[in-house]
Amino acid sequence: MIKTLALPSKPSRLFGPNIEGLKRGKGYRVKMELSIAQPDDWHLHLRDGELLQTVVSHSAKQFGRAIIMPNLKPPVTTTTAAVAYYDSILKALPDNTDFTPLMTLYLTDKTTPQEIKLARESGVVYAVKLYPAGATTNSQDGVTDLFGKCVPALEEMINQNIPLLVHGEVTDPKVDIFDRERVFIETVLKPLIQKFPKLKVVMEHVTTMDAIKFVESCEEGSVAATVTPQHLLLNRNSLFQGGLQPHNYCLPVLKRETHRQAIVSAVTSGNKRFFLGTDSAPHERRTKESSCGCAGVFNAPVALSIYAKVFEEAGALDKLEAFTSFNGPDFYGLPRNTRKITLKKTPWKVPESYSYASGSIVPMSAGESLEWLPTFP
Ligand SMILES: NC(=O)N[C@@H](CC(=O)O)C(=O)O
Ligand SMILES: [Zn+2]
Ligand SMILES: [Zn+2]
Repeated sequence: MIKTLALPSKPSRLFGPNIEGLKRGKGYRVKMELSIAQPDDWHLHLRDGELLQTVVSHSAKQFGRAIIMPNLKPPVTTTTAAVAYYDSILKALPDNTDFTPLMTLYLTDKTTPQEIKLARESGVVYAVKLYPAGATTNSQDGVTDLFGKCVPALEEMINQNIPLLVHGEVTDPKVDIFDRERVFIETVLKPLIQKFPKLKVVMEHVTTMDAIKFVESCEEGSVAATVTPQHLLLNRNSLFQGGLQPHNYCLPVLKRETHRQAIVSAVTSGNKRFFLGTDSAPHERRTKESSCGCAGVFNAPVALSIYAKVFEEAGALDKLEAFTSFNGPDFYGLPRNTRKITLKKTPWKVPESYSYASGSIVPMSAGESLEWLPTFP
């Protein structure tokens, strides 16, 4: 719901003459507020140890639930490991936070149908993640034989109605890095869906018009996609603007402007196949600002402000809530959140970095001014 409060133009004591977030209209100053059902994050990296402790509150205070990625070192390949990780996330939460981590298993060539059954029985595992081996951060132990060794696990996922979440890029070094998503769709995803039409699939962090077209062509409720703030806001120029920009480097890598526009059109059209997945992926500053920098953008503190900005610029604020708060739970067959949050059109400055005992992390849009500040009842 968009609330536009029309206030008398005369400066009042209550709001003051230069109150942030007021727009001056014809004799009125207009304050914009957006009240939406609490969003969930359907693709999140929380890491472990000190990093988990540092980042978890940023997500936990804004989102009701989040799908937690399993690409730890070592990866979360068993239900036992997923339950232990779930417990450590709950322990790291600040007091009085109502946040539910939805755990995932890291698919390998060795994942057994029995492990999939255990995952379902655990009540804490909601999905299985496919990383093609070598495609992205901590994917070394990922899948090398999807259509062979993984078949029994995939069949059991269909039986148990557990979705497969996909990092959709081929790893063949001969394929240009900007084409890896498109080639993955042709050579892996299309055959996968043909072979297993009953498998629920989420194509994570889509970055190309090819991915948009593909997801739109699939059956609603069967194939969906998550979309990150960076792939909605930035194109590949942002990697090189005034010099190399390591904090905008993630995988799949940012694409050209025409792809960004296709993603914006898709999510702002109200299509239920697309939903919020930040892919917030913190890396210690030194490992990003390095001669061989890690892939991943830490966007948890700014994600909601950026999604709202993109929808506002597309004239589609009325479609924001479905994207942030309805389409995800509807796809996963989970109830929508009943709590509300408010986004206020108030300028706020993104911190330059977040420090912890042994390092710091630089967020997306560090040092910039954003609007649509999330506030909580
Ligand atoms: N997106 C990224 O660039 N990095 C993610 C992994 C992933 O989601 O592919 C990470 O874990 O750092
Ligand atoms: Zn990925
Ligand atoms: Zn990710």
